Order: sequence, then C-alpha cells, then structure tokens
Amino acid sequence: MAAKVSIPEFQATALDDIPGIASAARGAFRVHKTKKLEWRQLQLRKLYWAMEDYQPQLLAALMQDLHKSDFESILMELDWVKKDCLFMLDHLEKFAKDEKLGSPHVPATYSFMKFRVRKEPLGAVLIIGPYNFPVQLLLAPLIGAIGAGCTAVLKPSELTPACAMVIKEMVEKTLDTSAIAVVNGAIPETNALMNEKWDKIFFTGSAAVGTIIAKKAAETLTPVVLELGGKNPAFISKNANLALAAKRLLWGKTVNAGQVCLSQNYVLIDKDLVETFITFLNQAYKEMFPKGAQASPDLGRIVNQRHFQRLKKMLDDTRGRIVMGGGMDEADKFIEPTAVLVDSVNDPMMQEESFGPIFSIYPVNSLDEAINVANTVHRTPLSLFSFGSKAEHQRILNEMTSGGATLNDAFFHASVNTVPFGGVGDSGWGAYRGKASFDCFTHFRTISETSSWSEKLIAVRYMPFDMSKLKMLARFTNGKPNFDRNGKVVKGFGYWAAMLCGLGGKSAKGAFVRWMVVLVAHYLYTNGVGN
Ligand SMILES: NC(=O)c1ccc[n+]([C@@H]2O[C@H](COP(=O)([O-])OP(=O)(O)OC[C@H]3O[C@@H](n4cnc5c(N)ncnc54)[C@H](O)[C@@H]3O)[C@@H](O)[C@H]2O)c1
Ligand SMILES: CC1=C(/C=C/C(C)=C/C=C/C(C)=C/C=C/C=C(C)/C=C/C=C(C)/C=C/C=C(\C)C=O)C(C)(C)CCC1
Repeated sequence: MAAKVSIPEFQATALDDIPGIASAARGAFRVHKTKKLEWRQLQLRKLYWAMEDYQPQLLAALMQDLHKSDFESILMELDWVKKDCLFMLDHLEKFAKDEKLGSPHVPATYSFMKFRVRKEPLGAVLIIGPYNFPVQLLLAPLIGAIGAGCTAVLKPSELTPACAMVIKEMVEKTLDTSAIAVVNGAIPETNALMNEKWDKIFFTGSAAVGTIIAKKAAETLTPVVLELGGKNPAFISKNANLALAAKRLLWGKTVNAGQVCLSQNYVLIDKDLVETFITFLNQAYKEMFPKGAQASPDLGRIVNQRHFQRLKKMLDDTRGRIVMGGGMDEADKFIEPTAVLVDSVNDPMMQEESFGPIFSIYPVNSLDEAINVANTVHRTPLSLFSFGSKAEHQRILNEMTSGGATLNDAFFHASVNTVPFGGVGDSGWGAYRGKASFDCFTHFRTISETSSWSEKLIAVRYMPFDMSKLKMLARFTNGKPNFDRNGKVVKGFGYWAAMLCGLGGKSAKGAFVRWMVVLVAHYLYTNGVGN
C-alpha cells in the first residue's frame, strides 16, 4: 500500500500565465544554457533523485488516479524513468559528440573536407502526456529532451490530476525552472500552449486529439511526434502453445486494467482452437485472480466514468457472446477482464479501440483470412502479436505492418525502456526511447570545412566552365554501375577479380575467413603438423 501523503487539489495553470511560460522556455534556450553537457547531466541526475524522493507521493497519486498497484507503478512508471535517466547519463557524451562522416557517407575524393554531423538541440519543446501512464509517458520524453539539450514545457493529462500535481511540484522543486516548466490543465490550457511557437511538439494520446495537434502545428510548420493508439491484432495458429498464449494475452489486458495503447484489441484464432483457448483463458484468469478480479489488489480501475461508460457501451452493443469475465461495478469504476467471442468484423468489439480490459475473439478458417481481416480492421496498428510457427510469424510480419510486434507474447517489444518505440501511419509518427529519445529532440546538422590549400583541387566548379575538367572530375567521383539496363547484375572484370582475390567469398569478412583458412592450412602443411 502507498504511504499516507498529502496531494494538493488539482489546479489548472492560469491561461494568462501560459504565454510567459512558453516565452521563458524559448528565452532560456536562446541563452544556450541547456546546451552545456554539464547542465544536461545535472538535470538528469536531479530527476533521478527526485523520482526516488517523490516515490511515496507518486505511488499515492497513481493509486488515487488509476488505482494502480505499487508493483505496476514501480515497474512500469518509476523505475522505468529512473532507468531512463541512468541510460541517458551513461551514453550522453557519446550521443552528443560530433560524428565524423567518412565512408560510405562521404566519398574518398571529398575526405579532406572534414564532413561531420553536429548534434544540435532542437530548441524549446512541448510535451503533452496521456492519462494511462501519467508519469512514464510524460517524463521519458523529457529525458530525451534534456539529453538533447532542449528546454521543455510539460502538459500532463488532467484526467490523472493527482499525478499532474505531484509531477508539477517535483519538477518545480528539483529541476531548473528557468528551462523546464509544467502547465496543468485541459483543452483551454493545451490550446493556449498550442498558440505558442515550439521547436517540436511531442504528443502522446488519441488519434482524434493527435489530428488536432498535427493540424495546429502545421500552421507554423512545427515538427510533431505523435504517439497514438491502434486496434492491435493477435494471431493464434494451430502451431501455438495455446495455454501460454492465453496467459500472456490475459497479462496484456490486465496491466493497468488494459488501458495500454499496445495491448491486443482482438484475437484472430483458428476456428478449431476457439473452445480450448477459451478454457485456457478462464484457467489463467483463475490463477491470476483466485478471489476474483475485483477483490484483487493488483488490478487497476478505469480512469473515470466517461471511459467506464465507453467500455460498458462496447459490451452492451456487441452482438458477441461473453466467454470470460463480463462483470462491472460502476461505483468502483471496475470492469472485469472480459473476452467476447464475435462473428462479425463489423462488431463494435472489433471496430473500436478498447483501451480497457476487454477484447474480442474472432475465429478464422486460415492464416490468409486472419491477415486479410487484420489489414481490413486497421492497416497500421501500433502493435501486433503472433502465436504460431516461425514460418507463420514471418508471413504475418511480411504481410502486415505495425509500429512494433511481439512474437509469442503480449507487448514485450515495448516493455524494455532502451528499445526504440513508435507507431506507423495513423498509429504514430516518430519514435523514442533509448538513443531514439536523444535523436528525437536533436537536429543532425551536417558541417563541412573547405581548407584554403585545396583551392586548386576544387577550382573546377568556377566559371568559365570547362567540360574537359568536368569529365576528369566525373572519372574520379562518379563510379560505374554493376548492372545493365534490365537491372541485371553484370559480372565484369571487377566482379571476377574480387571473387579471385576473395577466394569466392562474397564479402570482405568472407574473403578474410577464407584467406585465414588457406594460410593456416598452408602453415600446418609446411610445418608438418599432424605427421
Ligand atoms: N502510442 C503511445 O505511446 C500511447 C500511449 C498512451 C496512450 N495512447 C493513446 O492515447 C489514448 C488515451 O489517452 P488519453 O485519453 O489521455 O488521450 P487524449 O488524446 O484524450 O489526451 C491526451 C492529451 O491531450 C490533451 N487533450 C485532450 N483533448 C484535447 C483537445 N481537444 N485539444 C488539445 N488537447 C487535448 C489532454 O489534456 C491530454 O494531455 C488512446 O487512444 C491510446 O491508444 C498512446
Ligand atoms: C533477473 C535475472 C534474469 C532475467 C529475468 C527477466 C528477464 C525477467 C523478466 C520479467 C518481466 C517479464 C518483466 C516485465 C516487464 C514489463 C514491463 C516493464 C512493461 C512495461 C509496459 C509499458 C512501459 C507500457 C507502456 C504503454 C504505452 C506506451 C502505451 O499505453 C535471468 C533469467 C537472465 C537470470 C539472472 C537474473
């Protein structure tokens, strides 16, 4: 249980203050204070310890807002952010260092121009968070922004007011408030923030609001990262371990009471397996919740009445049959982990994003049909899950896209904090986490340097032009294709020479290994080893 701590009442930031807050973030960036590595390191170290020191308040806030268990809060929110701080600190110097550009980026003929990429912070950024992981999904992008050297304004979700207030206090008491600020509020406050000029907007939330944000950002050509949702499919074939699939998918729908953008919306399963799968699902349910889900201290609650009603309506409107769970208690905002067996792709349980502990099961006759249904329901979901043989995994990966994918489990591809994460198409633009978080807030600025001594070498570019010099330059720099007009590879002199020198090896490594074998064999033979 979370310790007894007091959390202030939610208070929105005054609308009149918002332009000043945004202008301070822009101003702090202009005086270059956040570009210094020492500043970035200090903020990350302070954030790490703030997460430690504010743990009781954060746990209490997560419990208050979402009834999130301390176990999930620590694993998926607090420790996650702390691990992110440590990762960024461990690698920051390397990430931020200029990168020399050599082969294959810069041809040898231009190597004297010292091509390099400088990692520049984008500037003042706005980070807008959702309600489901109100700590992690707001602070993980902030770690990327700080690492890259940006200033930032955070806008937590108003649907998790306790978390929003604790985060505001934590940031204001521990970080450099001249460069990092928190604005609390709902639509009017977000609109006021969106009326300001930002160098990047990082938005996590629904596709509907993401569309509003992207449209508004387009007016000032402000780049946006969108981390959105999706109708994520799970595929189960005859080659799957059914009991394991049932247990793992049930886990995916019980984390945070299923309020996870990544969890499966529906399961496409071979029709012959349906009844056994349902038996395994119910068995797994009993193992996880021996006294029933509502009595379990581990299961979260639906964030508010609006979302409770939305989920209830999905269950009321379905023409399917409830085969696991189905219970609910409005006063407690409790919805039981629920599976619904449906027979139509048009069922609301297939067509709407569940974003709760409910999902549908749709029987199919073949993998072809499953892939076809999934591509029809949502062509670019945030994630997909495949339970079957290696060949079936490959077919699914090849014939359907998604932001990320987990084979043989629920959303594990997104459960490690250092691995890039993002959607595709309408489930999101851009990625973050690990190094991708640094890159997300960085401008990769290419720089070259032309020395005075090289003037004669590169004088060919000046007018009056001389075609003979251009031909000479082309001979040195243009290269020759190893393919003909039909796209067929031509095995000319160069190819056979490389094959001969490489003893038939197709790569430098292959050639090296072959040469080593020959030399060792030669050595052994000439020294009479083994005679
Ligand atoms: N891809 C991801 O990483 C990810 C993570 C969590 C949630 N999600 C998605 O987010 C959705 C649930 O989260 P949510 O309900 O907090 O999302 P939401 O889009 O309702 O809210 C997100 C943020 O936008 C603000 N907002 C809401 N309406 C707005 C408006 N009209 N104009 C401007 N700002 C507005 C909110 O205050 C909040 O801070 C689901 O669709 C889920 O799939 C995606
Ligand atoms: C420790 C040792 C070993 C390793 C043990 C391992 C690997 C244990 C694995 C434990 C598991 C299964 C942990 C699960 C973690 C899940 C997490 C963190 C989920 C996170 C979810 C998130 C962030 C959700 C995000 C939601 C979003 C973005 C949208 O809504 C051995 C076995 C190697 C031996 C030595 C000891």
